[in-house]
Amino acid sequence: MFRIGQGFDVHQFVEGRPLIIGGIRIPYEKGLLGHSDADVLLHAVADACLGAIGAGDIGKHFPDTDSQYKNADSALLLQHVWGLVKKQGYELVNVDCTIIAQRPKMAPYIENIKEKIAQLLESDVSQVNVKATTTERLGFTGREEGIAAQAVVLLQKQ
Ligand SMILES: Nc1ccn([C@@H]2O[C@H](COP(=O)(O)O)[C@@H](O)[C@H]2O)c(=O)n1
Ligand SMILES: C[C@@]1(CO)OP(=O)(O)OP(=O)(O)OC[C@H]1O
Repeated sequence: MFRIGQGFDVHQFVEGRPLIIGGIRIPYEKGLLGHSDADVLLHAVADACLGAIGAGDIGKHFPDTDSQYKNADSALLLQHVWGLVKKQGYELVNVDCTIIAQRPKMAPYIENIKEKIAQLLESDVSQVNVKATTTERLGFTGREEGIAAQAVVLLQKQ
């Protein structure tokens, strides 16, 4: 039995916060605004996992009105979501992600991000793909107002 899920998230740039994408701290002049650490990529992966098992979204599981998630490490949120996936008896086939950012250049960090996601999903790095694209200076990402991320997850139950 296969199940597929997709996730999409956006966070706005702000001064004075660290930039954390895919669980990796990326040296940059701005960070992302959010109730949690605003890890836009791990949020998209978590939503894709929740979508695949028909379990809603991260806002339902980790409300942004709950102070326990203030500045939360999104890696811990994704670990919790992965626990729900495992509880339903699924394992990862593969996950494919896209970071949509005019800047910073993500290429130097992609391997580390893949390894982190593989670790969080208790899978091999060969099951994880992470891409980045600009939007050719168009739209809110092109104006460097924020970063968006998308993820598609395929799960399998033997
Ligand atoms: N933030 C980004 C955006 C893109 N890349 C890499 O550059 C390639 C070309 O991007 P285009 O938007 O011009 O297609 C892209 O395929 C990525 O490899 C990046 O590292 N960081
Ligand atoms: C992760 C949560 C919870 O801290 O907060 P944010 O960091 O604001 O992220 P978002 O993607 O807007 O939605 C889920 C939230 O409930």
